[in-house]
Amino acid sequence: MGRGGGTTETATAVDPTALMRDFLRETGGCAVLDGGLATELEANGADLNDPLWSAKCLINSPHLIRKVHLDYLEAGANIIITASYQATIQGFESKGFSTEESENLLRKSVEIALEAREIFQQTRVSSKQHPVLVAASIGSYGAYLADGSEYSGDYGESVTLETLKDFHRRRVQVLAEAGPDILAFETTPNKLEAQAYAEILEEGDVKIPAWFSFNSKDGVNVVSGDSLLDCASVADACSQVVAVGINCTPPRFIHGLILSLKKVTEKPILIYPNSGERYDPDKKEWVASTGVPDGDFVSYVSVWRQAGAQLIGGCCRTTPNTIQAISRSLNK
Ligand SMILES: C[S+](C)CC[C@H](N)C(=O)O
Ligand SMILES: N[C@@H](CCS)C(=O)O
Ligand SMILES: [Zn+2]
Repeated sequence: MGRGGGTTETATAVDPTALMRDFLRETGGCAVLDGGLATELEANGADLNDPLWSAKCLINSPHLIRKVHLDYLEAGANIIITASYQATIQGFESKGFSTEESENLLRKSVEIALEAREIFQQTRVSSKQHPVLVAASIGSYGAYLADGSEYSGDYGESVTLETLKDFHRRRVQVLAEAGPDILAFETTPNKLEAQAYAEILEEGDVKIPAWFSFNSKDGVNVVSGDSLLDCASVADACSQVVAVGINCTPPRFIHGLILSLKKVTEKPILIYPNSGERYDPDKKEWVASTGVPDGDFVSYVSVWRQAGAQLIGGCCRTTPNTIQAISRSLNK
């Protein structure tokens, strides 16, 4: 797998927890995740005002995706998350791609991240060990809807557990087989979707581990209003899930949410908050006024670490500067 220090490949095949356990041992107990991918693509000139959002760059500008992955690796990230958050077979098909072409675009998201890791490891001058995992992003059904409903988690009554399983199953399979180390089910807005993910993993066709990460806008529940404790319990009960956490949530809520997670799981906790700004789904823009500057964001890091988070990074509107500051604050 070329993670740059791992000895765990054989163990991982039989024990899903081995990958995360050995990775965290190699990183000294705490690892650095990357920052916002889509928003950093925008900072590099990409126009994401499209139903595919960041997945549009898989079609038009894969070089930008590779650049942003490399920028995060240079900033100190131990985990890079692929550009597949809003990449779905259904979304690509509605743009006129065939099923085969759509599946190839999913694979491409993983290939770009693997390539970035390869470049980083070959050109790295420091001899200090720096393990790197590639996590394949799986955004929610709400992300595919492209109306910001991953921040409401309200899909209406016609969307059932089976709808969500049927929506995600093939996508998850294709991404898992493209060679990432782990699947990142992220910005998960409700319990039903977490159950769908767990049931897909339990069907047995997906051979790699996963993390489940939820988002909150009140610091107590996930965005739909479902109990975070219930959602995290679904993750905890699924043996393929090797870390549970919170992403794309304002930094000020994170400490309390870590304490809640610890009530229901002993699995490693990951947190990668956004900048604290609000997303306007109609304009596909961030409302800037309430944002937390990089410096303030990073001042929370030691508190999150002390509270028990073992994987710390950033989500939307965080940058390589944020990640470098997180990395320094964790003495990397
Ligand atoms: C995490 S949100 C900012 C992703 C974008 C959203 N699904 C949209 O398409 O507007
Ligand atoms: N991994 C995605 C998450 C969006 S909430 C990104 O950083 O663009
Ligand atoms: Zn985000």
